[in-house]
Parts: sequence; C-alpha cells; structure tokens
Amino acid sequence: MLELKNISFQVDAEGKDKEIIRNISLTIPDRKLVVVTGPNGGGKSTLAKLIAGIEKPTGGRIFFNGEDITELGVTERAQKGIAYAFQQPVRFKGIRVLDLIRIAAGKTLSISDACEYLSAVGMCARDYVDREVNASLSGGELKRIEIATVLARKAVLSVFDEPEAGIDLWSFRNLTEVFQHMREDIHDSSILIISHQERILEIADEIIVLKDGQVEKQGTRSEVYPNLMINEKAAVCEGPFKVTAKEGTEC
Ligand SMILES: Nc1ncnc2c1ncn2[C@@H]1O[C@H](COP(=O)(O)OP(=O)(O)OP(=O)(O)O)[C@@H](O)[C@H]1O
Repeated sequence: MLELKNISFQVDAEGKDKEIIRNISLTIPDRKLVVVTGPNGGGKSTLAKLIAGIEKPTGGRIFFNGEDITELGVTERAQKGIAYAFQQPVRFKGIRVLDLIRIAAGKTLSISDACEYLSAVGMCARDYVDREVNASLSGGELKRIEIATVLARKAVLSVFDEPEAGIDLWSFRNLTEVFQHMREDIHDSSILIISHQERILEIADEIIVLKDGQVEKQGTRSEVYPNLMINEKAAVCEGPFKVTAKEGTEC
C-alpha cells in the first residue's frame, strides 16, 4: 500500500514560487487498479514522479507498505518494487530491446519469454528484440517497449503515465486488455495509471481526479465515473444539457 500524507511540491518558476502539488493526502491500496485523471496541467505527471522518486516533495511524507520512503531516490524505490513508465520514455543508445526487457525482469529471460511482453503491447516481437533503443524507434514504439519493460518487472506498484499517448487505436485496444489482465492477476500488487481515456477509466477500481494540484474527487469507479462523464460532457456542450437515467448525458 502506498500512502501520501500532506504532500506538497513547489518549484521556483522565473523567480516566483509555484505550487504544483498542494497538500495532497491519498492512498493506493493493495490489489487495486487506481486511475488518476483530470485536466491538463493539474499535476498528474508530477504526482507520478513524486511517487517514483524522480522529484522530491517539498512537504509531507510518502509511505510504502508502512516504510517512510520520502528520502529514497529512484533506484532505491525501484528496488522496493515501484516501477514507473514515463509519459515520454527515454532512449538508451547501445542497448537492445531484449537487453532492456531482461534488465527490467532482473533475470536472463529466453527470447521467447521476452517476446511475450512485446506481443502483449501489440508489437511483432521478433522484429524488435534486436533493435537498439535509440532514435530509430518511433515515439509509439518506444512507448510500447517501455510499457513492456514495466510488465516484465512484475512490480509491487506499477505506475503508468498516460500509456495511451502516441499509441495507435488498434494497439491501444490491446493495451487496455493488457491492463485488464494485470488487474485480474493482481495478487498483492497495485497499479496506478494516469489517463484521460474512458476505456481505462472504465476498468479502474478507484478514480482520483486531480485539478490545480489538489484532489478534487476520489472514490470507487461507480462513485466518481458517472459524474466525471457528466462534467466532461457539460464542458463540450455549448447549450444546456439534460441527463437521462438510461442514456447518460445528452446535449
Ligand atoms: N519543474 C517545473 N517548473 C515549473 N513548472 C512546472 C515544473 N514541472 C511541472 N510544472 C508545471 O506544473 C503543472 C503540472 O504539470 P504536470 O505535468 O504534472 O501536469 P499534468 O496534469 O500531468 O498535465 P498533462 O495532462 O498535460 O500531462 C503544469 O502547469 C506544468 O507546466
């Protein structure tokens, strides 16, 4: 279980203090798939980076299975079982896709085992295992490879920052199935996905809405999702809208 207690994150932006995360307290329980959503610039990626240890909070404490990990860096948190897939993954010149998946798994996987992770994210695995993780890969390919490495980690807490970004619709459909399988096979781990996608929100156990660096809403999918959809619809409807019990929201 991951617990954030009164977490704040402030940066110096052109000589002025800017508070990106404002006194957030939340829990990511074991055996749950939690989706963080909300408007652009609300602080979602920053929250993920604070959890992964890429950024350090300027206030508050972070606990992982009861242990205070606030002062631990990325590597130590990774060793404790926190895996993180960037919104914009980094490239590793000189390292093959196969090596990256083996490093993530922490063991010498056979080529066919490594290929399974690539196939899971919609890649024709044999075409990719020997490719270098360099600039020759497209953004979408790189993104899928990174998601495959997080799958290979089998982490205690897997954090995915906008896994849908840059991924074509067909592969995205596959990807939601991957998350669904991860959810079914969750045991003592948990999954945190930052996403704007309805298909991902629909498979969440819990949804957190982050806005202006604060938790605007938090609850089970059935508590949060219907209202979220109404608000989204209201934002795009020019005129008045009505809600019907059966059909959801109509403009
Ligand atoms: N190091 C930084 N210095 C200054 N401003 C920052 C820094 N990091 C993030 N921000 C700002 O903080 C806000 C939140 O950024 P963040 O990337 O966490 O948002 P987000 O909710 O993930 O957005 P999106 O949905 O667009 O990915 C944004 O306004 C961003 O420009």
